[in-house]
Amino acid sequence: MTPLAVALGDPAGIGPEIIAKSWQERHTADVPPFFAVGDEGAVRAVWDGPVREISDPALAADAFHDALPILRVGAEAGIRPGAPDTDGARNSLDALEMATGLARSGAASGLVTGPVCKSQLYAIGFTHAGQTEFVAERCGVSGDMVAMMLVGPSLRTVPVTVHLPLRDVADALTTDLIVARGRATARGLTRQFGIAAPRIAVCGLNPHAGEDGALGREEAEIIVPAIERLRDEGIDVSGPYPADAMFHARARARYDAALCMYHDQALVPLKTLHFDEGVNMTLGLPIVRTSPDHGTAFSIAGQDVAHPGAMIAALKTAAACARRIGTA
Ligand SMILES: NC(=O)C1=CN([C@@H]2O[C@H](COP(=O)(O)OP(=O)(O)OC[C@H]3O[C@@H](n4cnc5c(N)ncnc54)[C@H](O)[C@@H]3O)[C@@H](O)[C@H]2O)C=CC1
Ligand SMILES: NCC(=O)COP(=O)(O)O
Repeated sequence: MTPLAVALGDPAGIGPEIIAKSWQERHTADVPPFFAVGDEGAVRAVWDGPVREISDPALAADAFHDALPILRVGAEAGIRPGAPDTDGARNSLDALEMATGLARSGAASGLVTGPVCKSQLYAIGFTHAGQTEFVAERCGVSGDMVAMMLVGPSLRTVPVTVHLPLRDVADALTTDLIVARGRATARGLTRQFGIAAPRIAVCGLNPHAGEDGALGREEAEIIVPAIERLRDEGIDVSGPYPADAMFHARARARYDAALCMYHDQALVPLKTLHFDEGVNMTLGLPIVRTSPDHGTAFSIAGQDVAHPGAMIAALKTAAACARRIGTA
């Protein structure tokens, strides 16, 4: 298959290490071919395995057999694992831009992104909430039309609102936004996962899904109308359910994805069940984009203790989806 492009993420985080470890496990974990995009120095600072700089993505497939191929983007002097700075944030953004372009052009079969530091990106003027919205814009898709899906072996969740303060969540929830995320979720489950008639279960926002209005009106006024509209479009949607009873094993067996109202409602169950194999993927794009579910983990960077499982799962999920949608 055409290799995947993997943006290194923040050079001071654990991205370079887990990407190198994923290459190391390419045979034992059946990792698909990929090349890294970013600063070679960030990998060399934490790993003494073979690295090969490539000048063209077309050289990646051959190079992958005996070395970690890297398409160099920028060069940061004196990378210190665990010590992020704005130069590193710029480098992570340049690598993301390059890797996104390669996936869009077809030079890579899909995009996998290493973890970035959002506060450092905001400090250099990054105006998107995260990589999801940045990649969507580069693909010409509005941020509201894509969905962030967290994927693990026994659970998929989609947050309707994502990176905003909890106190702003209720105001940001609209019927239109829930419908847009629900549509992107249903289409993504069919297109990228091959589920012909996906079942979507919708969480309430409030305790006990509002207790008939006594504990909040968002269910009746915003969420139920969204469910009705999605049903009218022929999508198999149920709920709203009390979120506290949505994630035990019997409940999980009843749906293909849970549509959650805010970030932690979606990410806490996923990371609790599947931290070392959790994948964050963006649905609704013309390209495949995945990422490990975790962040930069600066406090352990450079110590050779970072677990590569979620990055390996992100690579394998991206390859499987690329085969399904025909970009492989
Ligand atoms: N996809 C992305 O680019 C993401 C980026 N972030 C960014 O990462 C930064 C740190 O965020 P946190 O909330 O602290 O989350 P984090 O995931 O970086 O760390 C949370 C805890 O998990 C541990 N951990 C994370 N990944 C690990 C791995 N592969 N192996 C072993 N232990 C691991 C860390 O050491 C820490 O104890 C923030 O700037 C945030 O914006 C956070 C989540 C996703
Ligand atoms: N908590 C998930 C996360 O931060 C991932 O965001 P993104 O950068 O992939 O949009």
